[in-house]
Amino acid sequence: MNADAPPAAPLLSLRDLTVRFRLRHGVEVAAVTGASLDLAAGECLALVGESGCGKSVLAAALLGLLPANTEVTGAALIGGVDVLAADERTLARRVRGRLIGLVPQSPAAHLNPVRTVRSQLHETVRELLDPPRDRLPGLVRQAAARASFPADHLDHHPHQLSGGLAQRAATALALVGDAPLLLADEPTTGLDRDLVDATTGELRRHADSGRAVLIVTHDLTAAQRVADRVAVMYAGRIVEVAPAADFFGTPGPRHPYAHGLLEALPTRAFRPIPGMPPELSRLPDGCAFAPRCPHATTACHEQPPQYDGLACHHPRFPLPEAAGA
Ligand SMILES: Nc1ncnc2c1ncn2[C@@H]1O[C@H](COP(=O)(O)OP(=O)(O)OP(=O)(O)O)[C@@H](O)[C@H]1O
Ligand code: NI
Repeated sequence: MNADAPPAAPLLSLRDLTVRFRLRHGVEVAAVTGASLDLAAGECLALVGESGCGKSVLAAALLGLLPANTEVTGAALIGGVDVLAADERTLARRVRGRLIGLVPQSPAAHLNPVRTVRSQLHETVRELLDPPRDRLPGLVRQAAARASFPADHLDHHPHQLSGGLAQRAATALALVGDAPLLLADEPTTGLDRDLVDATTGELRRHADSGRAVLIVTHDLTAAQRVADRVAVMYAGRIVEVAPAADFFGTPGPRHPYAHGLLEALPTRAFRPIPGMPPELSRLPDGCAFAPRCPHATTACHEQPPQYDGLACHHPRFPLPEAAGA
């Protein structure tokens, strides 16, 4: 079924998500700070940024999968439920798999090591779809096929699968509930080109059928192929949100960090951004990118305001007309 006209109200509305890990000796890790995003039905948004910038933590927060020493504030509305405020029972019964499907970053860690793929799919199909008994085997085969998981490997255990097959098994499990929001955390990491194409194709189809897909990745090439919009994260903050066509094409990114990320690609200037991201337990007061930014001024000693999908004191150019908000 195709939903050509996405509803006006966003499918996911994330407001001011802040995540703090409290460690021993008073150390606090500022993993995510003030992240806001809207995601419409039919839309695929890629959340990109260097390793450790908070992408997976943002995704895990939506599913209530963070450890107990974590402080999470903000709101994330999906299907009328604020998933950040939901208790464990609500998360288990209404959110995970039903409102939000997850393709995890490390499928091997999420699959049950002592059970075959068939038995795990069987359980998930029964739990989420509750079909008549005689339809179960067919639905399990169908679920596997949707993620290009080969039927002749259904009776294998996770340790007998290659990384790529484990990824497809995890994707198959994530797709079963046809959740309105699918989170895919590094779904293309470690896959060869054909599988990258198959996986991004499946995610795109999922969005095109009227659902929303949030893909977390540092693979900008995969992001370009699949995403309608791009959100760039740096040191726990979303610093730019832009339509993918503007971002990867003309006029390009507006934030100097986002520009640097693209310029670092082998297919572009192949020039890495000098320096390292800051430690999230010792963030500066002002713009966290300033120490690496060629355009930084004294204004950058303060946090830049969030405006027009951008957080920067000196964007590379003003917002192009008619760019999506
Ligand atoms: N349970 C935890 N306790 C303390 N710190 C954590 C915990 N989980 C994640 N972090 C820290 O939070 C920060 C963000 O981690 P996250 O996994 O979200 O990064 P990422 O952007 O997904 O990176 P990658 O691309 O490598 O997956 C990192 O500094 C990480 O060390
Ligand atoms: Ni991650």
